Amino acid sequence: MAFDKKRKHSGEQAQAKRSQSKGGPKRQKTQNTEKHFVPVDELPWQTVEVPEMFDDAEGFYGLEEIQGVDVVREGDVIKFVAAVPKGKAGKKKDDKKAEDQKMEDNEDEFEGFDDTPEEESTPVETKAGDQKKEPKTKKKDAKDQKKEPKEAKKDGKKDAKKQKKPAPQPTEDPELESNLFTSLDTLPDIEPEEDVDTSEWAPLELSPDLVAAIGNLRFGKPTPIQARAIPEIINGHDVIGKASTGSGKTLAFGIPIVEKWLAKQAEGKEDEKKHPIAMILSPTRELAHQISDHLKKLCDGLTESPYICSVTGGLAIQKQLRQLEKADIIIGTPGRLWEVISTEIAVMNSIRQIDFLVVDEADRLLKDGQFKEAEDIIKALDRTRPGEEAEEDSDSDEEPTPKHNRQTLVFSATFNKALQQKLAGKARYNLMGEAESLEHLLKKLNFREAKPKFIDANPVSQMADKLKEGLIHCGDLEKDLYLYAVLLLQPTRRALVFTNAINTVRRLTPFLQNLGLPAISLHSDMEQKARLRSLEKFKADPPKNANPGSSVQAPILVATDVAARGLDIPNVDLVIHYHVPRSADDYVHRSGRTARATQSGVSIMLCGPKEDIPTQRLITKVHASTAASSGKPKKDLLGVQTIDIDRRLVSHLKPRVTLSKKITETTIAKEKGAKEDDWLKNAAEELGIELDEDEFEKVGSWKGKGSGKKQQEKQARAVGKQEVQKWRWELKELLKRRVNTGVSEKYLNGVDVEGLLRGVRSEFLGQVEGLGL
Ligand SMILES: Nc1ncnc2c1ncn2[C@@H]1O[C@H](COP(=O)(O)OP(=O)(O)OP(=O)(O)O)[C@@H](O)[C@H]1O
Repeated sequence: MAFDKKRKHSGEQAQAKRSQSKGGPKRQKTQNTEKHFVPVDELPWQTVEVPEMFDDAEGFYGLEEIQGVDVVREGDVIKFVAAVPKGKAGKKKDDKKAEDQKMEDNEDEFEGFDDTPEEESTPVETKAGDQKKEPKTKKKDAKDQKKEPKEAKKDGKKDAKKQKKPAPQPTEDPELESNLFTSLDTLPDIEPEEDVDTSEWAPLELSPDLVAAIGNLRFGKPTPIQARAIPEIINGHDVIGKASTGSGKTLAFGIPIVEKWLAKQAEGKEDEKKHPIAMILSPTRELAHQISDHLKKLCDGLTESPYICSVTGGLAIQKQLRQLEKADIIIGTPGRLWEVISTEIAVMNSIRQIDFLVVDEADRLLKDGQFKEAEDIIKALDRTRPGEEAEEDSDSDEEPTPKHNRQTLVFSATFNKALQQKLAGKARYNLMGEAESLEHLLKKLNFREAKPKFIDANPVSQMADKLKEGLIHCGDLEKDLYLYAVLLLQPTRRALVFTNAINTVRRLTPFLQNLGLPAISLHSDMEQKARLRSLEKFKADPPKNANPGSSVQAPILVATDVAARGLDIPNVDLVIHYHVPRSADDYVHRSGRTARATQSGVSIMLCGPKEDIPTQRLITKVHASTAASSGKPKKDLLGVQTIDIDRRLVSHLKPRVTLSKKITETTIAKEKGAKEDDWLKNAAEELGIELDEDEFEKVGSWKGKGSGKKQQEKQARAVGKQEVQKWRWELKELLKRRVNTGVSEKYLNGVDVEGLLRGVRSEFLGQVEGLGL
């Protein structure tokens, strides 16, 4: 019986393995890795750590993992077989080594966030022939592993009954021993996962290896956009794909790219000079890393797999260049990609030979600051020789004559008027029809075909099928209160709160934290490392609560629209729009962070009186086509339910919210004040001026716009430390106290939140049956 607790490699590990087999830098030290019996205390347990990029995060709650250990029963004795170097001490001694190894393994995969050049490592090349051998063994092993669970299930059931508790062996961690080994016979039988039936992929005529890899992801059938886009791409067409959020667009272009790569490998062209097969442009760094991870996961199940690399800001340029040199699939943000490839002729020449150019989230990418760089990249791809300009002028109205052989694939959930205006380079109110906008897209992207295939998998609604939408009307100054109420009453729902401003994220996060909720920030003004760490924290499961009676609150991410596009975070159940989104498209993308793939989710907008009209417009626009197809009047807020809040209960929460707001605002004002003081002092120093206290007070004070806020901040700064401490104490006491709902007596925090939720959830939120709240 094979005991492999963590059955799959993480993307990074697998990628590291792959790149090694493909002649990447040598990362594994030669050791005696033959399998042999290993005493239980020498098993190579590894602490599960957050990836290297989050090195100052706190790890995954002390969890440990082990891989590649076979459990062998000899009579009544259980033995463990593993490839641990003979004579090595137990896990603790191995930890350091494992860490070193991990660092080496990760060396090529994630390479730090600063751009300072690092010492060059000496790559050790292996022959192409070697590359092929290794994966074959891997496949065989994988097959064997697949078979094993079935046999194990048959034999294991018999054995489990007979099996006696193995003689306890000394371990360094008694808890581990008692939990995992001494009680083997008390463990429930683990049913091996059934193989997924992939027959519904057959019409797409993918190679068996790729279908098996898709099966490993447990995707039984293609999503509608995959079913329609994949054959067109495989048949060599340019494709513009539109499908609702969370509907699998990444694999709609990812699968054909990998399929083509496999076909090229099969043709045996590995002797030819290597060049990448695809370049994927993404609007945000997080999305680029996510696409890369998604494709790596797909490729994990392949015999041979392409080298995938992401090129985004915040990573070391020199190392990215080295990665680009061996990349098969490149995923990047336009700014950094342009920065890297525009300076390296060799890399540029190699990228010119790509078979696929993918523009993901095209409507977002082709606007704002990114548009120019995306255009530069596309133009550079079409130059025939280094330094030679492309013949066609992309701004001219004449049809471009493509000189390339690549397919262009463009995907998004929304192709909106803003994109049309942008592509047209026209004034704001000079809108165009769909046909014209596609023509412009065609011109800019220099499609290979005169008419790329336009596939709209969801022509009626842009919203995910299982998304429920709600609306809460409240006063402008009551948003914090209602936000708290909704979050408090949905403690098990992983929630994403969207705001329109970075400052609101900065304020809401501590505001919710003061109220005991696990809020995390994400906005574009944060360092890249902190951004990734926030996402990682948000993705992590909530810690097991030591106190069984109390509620475990799922994490809450408070973010700007930097998190609105493309991010595929598992199990986000609730999206709250603290500010009404600026556009219908933003609403679609924000709401699309929940109800992804086969899951359901809820999106709730908090709407102040001033936002009423824009909100109605926005919803009408989003649901216009649904309204048209159902024959109902447009003015109905179709599909969006108004949530009637029981104001009696909300009023009970008010004192806590008021205190938390005061604490937060005072703290922020003090921090801001300290920074401003520093700035003023520095400026005065620079100018050689000496400011006395009175002058210091006067500087920066004015009577114009914003002076009221300034005054408030000034007052907040004047609040003493002791006063703030008093508020904190009062809040703590309030948080301990029960809240009478006015309907029946229930607890609202610490003591019995879940009981409360079972009892009054629908009363509290009024008529919201359709939302499942
Ligand atoms: N055939 C499939 N069956 C089931 N799940 C799938 C399938 N293909 C992809 N998925 C899963 O669906 C989720 C959403 O996929 P993806 O991120 O590609 O969506 P998307 O359409 O690009 O969304 P967005 O518009 O928000 O970017 C992912 O978790 C992915 O693993």
